[in-house]
This record gives sequence, structure tokens and C-alpha cells, in this order.
Amino acid sequence: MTTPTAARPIVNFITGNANKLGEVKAILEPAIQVESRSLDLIEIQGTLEEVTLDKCRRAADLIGGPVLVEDTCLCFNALNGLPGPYIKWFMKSIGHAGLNNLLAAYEDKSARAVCTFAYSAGPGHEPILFQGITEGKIVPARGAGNFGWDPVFEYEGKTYAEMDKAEKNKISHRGRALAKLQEWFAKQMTA
Ligand SMILES: O=P(O)(O)OP(=O)(O)OP(=O)(O)OC[C@H]1O[C@@H](n2cnc3c(O)ncnc32)[C@H](O)[C@@H]1O
Ligand SMILES: [Mg+2]
Repeated sequence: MTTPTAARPIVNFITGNANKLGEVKAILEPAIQVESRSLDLIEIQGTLEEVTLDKCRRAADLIGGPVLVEDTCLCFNALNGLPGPYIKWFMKSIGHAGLNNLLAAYEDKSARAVCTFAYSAGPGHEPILFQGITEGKIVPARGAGNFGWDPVFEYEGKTYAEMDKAEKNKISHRGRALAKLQEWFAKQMTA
């Protein structure tokens, strides 16, 4: 594990989600080398920032070094931001059709996908947050994607699942958050 001052930064991305890891690698490499530990960390209840900060501190303590973590929220505007950080459990229990049904009583189907990365230089170091948001809407499932709620999140006429990976990464919540992270790492290198 190397700190961002090394010639080629290395991040240790702690996640239990192989699809996330695939996208993070596709976006950051080769400029930033991505290593990973597959850990499903405990997530507290709270705002997305609180959830991600806590997850990052836990990961840093567990690994004993620099870590990157990420938390993804899917927020329905008609529901004041819910399911938000609890989207994983909603997806597991009610699936794509259930997510659509949650909005059946509302005309407003708009939703925002929010990705929050947290980077910590190690135990005791306060994490830094990088957030990306993509505004879209919830639609009946379309597309062949096998990543979470990709088939029901539509952005400019296409669901995430109907886009190829490069297309999704260019406009996605994750791509936007990682653009900020890349900028921060680039600044560290020249500091
Ligand atoms: O170990 P971590 O990194 O926490 O991985 P996770 O799968 O538990 O992920 P989250 O806690 O962030 O929960 C987010 C949920 O949203 C799903 N998800 C995350 N990013 C997504 C994306 O870009 N497209 C579709 N679904 C996504 C993911 O599969 C989860 O069900
Ligand atoms: Mg999780």
C-alpha cells in the first residue's frame, strides 16, 4: 500500500461488491492502481455522509492502513430521499418491480443516484469525501444489466442497464465522484 505521494498512487478499495470494483478499476486504472479487499463492512443508520465516514473509519482500523470505501444511495424525490442508503435492503426484498410500485401513487418518478467515496490515509486520519450525483427517473426494468438497480434507473432516455460500461461510467454517479477523487490525487502528486 502506497500513499498518494508515490509515483503511481495505489488505493485499497474495500468493498463486498464485485460490480462496484469492476467500475472503479475501469475508471481509475491505469493512472491509479486499484487493489481490493472483499469485506462486507457493517453500515450504521444515518445520512449518506455519516454512513460512508463510519464505514471508512472501520475499514481503516481493520486494514491498519490507507483505504477507500464507497456507499451508494438511490433517492426517490417523491419519498423525500428514501430508500437512500437503505436501497440495498429494498432491492433485496422487493426487487425492480417493487421499487416501481413504491412510486405508483406519485406522478413524480424522479430519483437521484448518489455515490460517496471516502478515502482515509489510515487509522486516526479523518476521511475525505468525494461525491457524485446523477439525476434520473425510475422506470419498469429495461436492459440486460446484472448490477443492482441498473435496469430501473433511466438517464436521458436510457437505463443504466441499456448503456455499455464506458457510456455508464461517463455519466454515472460513480464516474462523477471518481472524477473528483482523480483531481484530488492529481493535486497530491504535484503538491
Ligand atoms: O461492500 P459495499 O461497497 O458496501 O457494497 P454493497 O453492495 O453493500 O453496496 P452499498 O452498501 O453501497 O449498497 C448499494 C446498493 O445499490 C446497488 N448499487 C450500487 N451501485 C450501483 C450501480 O451503479 N448500479 C446499480 N446498482 C448499484 C448495490 O448493489 C447495493 O444493492
Ligand atoms: Mg454495503
